[in-house]
Amino acid sequence: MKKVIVIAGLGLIGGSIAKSVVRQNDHYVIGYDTDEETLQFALEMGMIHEATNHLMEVAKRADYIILAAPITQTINLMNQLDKVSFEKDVIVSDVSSVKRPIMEAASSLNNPHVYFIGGHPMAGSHKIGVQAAKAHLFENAIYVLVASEPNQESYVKRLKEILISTNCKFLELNAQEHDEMTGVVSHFPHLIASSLVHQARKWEEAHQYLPNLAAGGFRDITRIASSNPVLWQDIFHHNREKMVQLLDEWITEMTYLKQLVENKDKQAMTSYLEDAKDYRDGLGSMTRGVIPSFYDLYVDIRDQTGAIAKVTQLLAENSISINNIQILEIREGITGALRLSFSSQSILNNASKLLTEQGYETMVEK
Ligand SMILES: NC(=O)c1ccc[n+]([C@@H]2O[C@H](COP(=O)([O-])OP(=O)(O)OC[C@H]3O[C@@H](n4cnc5c(N)ncnc54)[C@H](O)[C@@H]3O)[C@@H](O)[C@H]2O)c1
Ligand SMILES: O=C(O)C(=O)C[C@]1(C(=O)O)C=C[C@@H](O)C=C1
Repeated sequence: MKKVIVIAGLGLIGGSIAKSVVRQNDHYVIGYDTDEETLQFALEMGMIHEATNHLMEVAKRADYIILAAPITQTINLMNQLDKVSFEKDVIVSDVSSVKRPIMEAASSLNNPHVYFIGGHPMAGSHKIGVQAAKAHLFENAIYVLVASEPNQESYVKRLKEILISTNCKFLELNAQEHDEMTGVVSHFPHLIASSLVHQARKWEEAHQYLPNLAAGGFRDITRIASSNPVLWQDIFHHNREKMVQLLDEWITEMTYLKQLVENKDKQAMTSYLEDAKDYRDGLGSMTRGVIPSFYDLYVDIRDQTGAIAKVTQLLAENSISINNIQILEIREGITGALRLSFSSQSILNNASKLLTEQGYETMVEK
């Protein structure tokens, strides 16, 4: 018997889950979305076997329901599902970036057939919608699971069985620790990225040429300011207590930084920067449990047509697989850099040797 998986919300995240779970022969995937074009696209691209405009009509057939709409809509869907007269047990999960409001909603579910387990894949993008969905989005990424009751092990295990096709790494947390950690390393940085963009926009009034000087650094740190504003206001709203706490801490930190600059204390400033660098450089290491570990190699390339393809082709021809690739600081006619992530040190060493032999300049982040 095929396992029937209903995915509600086929955007970036729901679409990416659909694309990976649909690859399993024993999965039958039904997609639900409020947007007709999204449903049609998902069906045409083979991301789902069946599309529906009515979640409650297909819910009774489901073994699993993954809610992948924005948080507020996910809570509404949970409450609607609670009223369905299910004839068999169903595992319901979500993908929301904030877990406390979801788990609070889960605690008031009364349906004896519904087993709710919170979920949050720690990977994404600033892109929106089904067209941005990728089967490999969650490869090697942490996928947080939050049990809603004690003794849910067998249901957690069953949920993992269908999500394993995403090639993620599971991590079980409680909602509070999840929201505190993601508040620090995911939500708050989005807030700050937007504030940096606002600051630059104000300064553009004085210097019209300013955007042309916004090179690698500004672009790196503000990429996430291009994320979906409606989705992110919902995330900030649902994790608002943490956001307020982090803003207070940030203001204190900025006051300290201002003093460092004003006091012209070179030694104190250098050690402030060194401490940050040491911590940042260590984030990729194996010992950091929550942050996915990768081995990064930087490769200098010329901004010429096909330059990136040449590097990836060379690696592919030598059976070296890349876990992630990022283009850094590419400017017209000038050298840029690629950040290639590999899954182990030995693969990185092989890639580095091969590329160096072919005349590329490579560097490993220490
Ligand atoms: N974007 C990220 O990087 C990221 C990463 C991890 C988790 N998340 C979480 O994933 C969820 C979805 O985010 P996304 O980035 O995929 O957004 P998205 O905008 O790409 O997709 C959301 C989809 O939900 C649909 N939708 C909206 N209301 C609906 C409803 N009531 N019923 C069914 N479908 C509905 C939309 O039409 C759209 O197709 C959010 O809860 C977010 O917190 C996002
Ligand atoms: O890569 C990005 O653009 C993301 O913002 C992804 C990101 C993150 O902050 O890391 C955003 C929200 C999530 O809930 C999980 C992942």
